[in-house]
Amino acid sequence: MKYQGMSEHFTHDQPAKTGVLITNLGTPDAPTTSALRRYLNQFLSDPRVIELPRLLWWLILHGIVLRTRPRKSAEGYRSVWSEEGSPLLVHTRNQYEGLKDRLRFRYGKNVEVAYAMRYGNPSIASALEDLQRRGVRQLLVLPMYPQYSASTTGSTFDALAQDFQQRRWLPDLRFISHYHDFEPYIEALARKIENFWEENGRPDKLILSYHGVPRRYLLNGDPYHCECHKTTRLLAARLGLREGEYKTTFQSRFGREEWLKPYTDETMMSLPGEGVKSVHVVCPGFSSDCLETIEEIDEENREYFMEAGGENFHYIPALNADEGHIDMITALVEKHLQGWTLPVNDPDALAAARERAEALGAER
Ligand SMILES: C=CC1=C(C)c2cc3[nH]c(cc4nc(cc5[nH]c(cc1n2)c(C)c5CCC(=O)O)C(CCC(=O)O)=C4C)c(C)c3C=C
Ligand SMILES: [Fe+2]
Ligand SMILES: [Fe+2]
Repeated sequence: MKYQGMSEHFTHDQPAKTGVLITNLGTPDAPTTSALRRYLNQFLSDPRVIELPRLLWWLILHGIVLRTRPRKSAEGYRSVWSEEGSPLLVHTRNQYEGLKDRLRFRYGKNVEVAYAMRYGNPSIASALEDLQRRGVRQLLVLPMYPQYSASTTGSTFDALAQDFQQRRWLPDLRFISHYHDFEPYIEALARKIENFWEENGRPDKLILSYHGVPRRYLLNGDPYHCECHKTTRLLAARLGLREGEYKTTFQSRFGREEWLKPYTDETMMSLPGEGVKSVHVVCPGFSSDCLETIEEIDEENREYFMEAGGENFHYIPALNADEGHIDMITALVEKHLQGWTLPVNDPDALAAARERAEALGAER
C-alpha cells in the first residue's frame, strides 16, 4: 500500500533506519558580490539573527546593508577560499565523511549520515529529503555549535520545523541543543592546545575568542554568554591555567549596538601596553575554521596585536576534521543514539575481518 504524497518515500519492505544530520551555519556559493548578496539576504533576514522590528530592519537591510556589505565580504571570502571551496564547507564535509565511516563500522547500514547548512547549500531541506529517501524514520540532528544561542542553534531548529510543516509523515526526532560542557569536547580542545604548545611553546596569555551576539540577547535570556564562560572555565581547569594566564573575549561584531564584551579586537590592541607581548588565540565556539577565524583572527587581529607592540601571535586552529574531533563527535552522537539503534558492527567489515583471521590461521 502506498501513502498519499509519500509514494516515492515509502514501501512496506523498506527497513526503518536512523539518520544523523550534522549542520553548520553556511557560507556563500562563491566568493563573489552577487553570491554574497544572496547569502547575506537569506542569513540576515532570519528574525532569530536580527531581533529588530521587521519593517525597520527590512529598510536597513535592503537600503544599506545589502548595497555595501556583499562587496566587502566577498573580498574577505576570496582571501580564505581554496580550490575545494569555502573552508567552512570543506571542513564540514570532511567531518561528515569521518563520522560516516565511524558509524558505518559500528552500526552497519542501520544508520545514514548527512550534512547541511542553515543558510546556502547543501540546504537543510535537501538533506532531509535525501535522508527520507534513504528510509530514515528516526532522526538525530547535531548543529555543530558547542554553545547554544537562539541566533544559531535555535534558528537551525526553525529550519527543521519549517521543512517538517511541508511533510505529512514526520520522523522520531532528537536535537542536540549544545555540548559546551561535554567532557570529550573539553578534552579534544585541551589536547589540541597542548599539542600546539609542545611545538610552539607557551604564550604569556591564552585568549579564548568566541563569536559575539548583541548584549540585548543575553539580557533577554539567551544562555550563550554563560555557556561560553563555562567552556572557558572547564578548559582552563583541564589545562591547569591560573587566573591571568587566559581571557575570554568576543569577536565578529555586526551593527551599531553593544555586543558581548570584552571585544577581541580591543583586547588585542590593549594587551601589549599591559605588558603581554605573546598571545595564542583559540576559538572554541567554532567547530570549523571559517572566515571569522582565518581572516578575522589570524589576519586582522594578528595585525592589531603586532601594531600595538605585540611580539608573538599564534592562532590555534579549530578542531576541524582532526581525528580527535571525529572521536568527540562520534561519542556525542552515540550518547544520543541510545535506545534507538544497537551497535552491530558492519557485517561486511566483520566478514572481511573473519576471512583475514581464517587466512592467517591456515598459514600457521
Ligand atoms: C559560532 C557561533 C556563531 C554565532 C553565535 C553567530 C552569531 C551572529 N553572526 C552574525 C553575523 C554574521 N556572521 C557571519 C559569519 C559567521 N558566523 C558564524 C558563527 C556564529 N555566528 C560563522 C561560523 C560564520 C562564518 C561563515 C563562513 O562562511 O565562513 C557573517 C558573514 C560574514 C560577513 O559578512 O562578515 C555575518 C554577517 C550575527 C548578526 C549574529 C548574532 C546575532
Ligand atoms: Fe556570525
Ligand atoms: Fe567577521
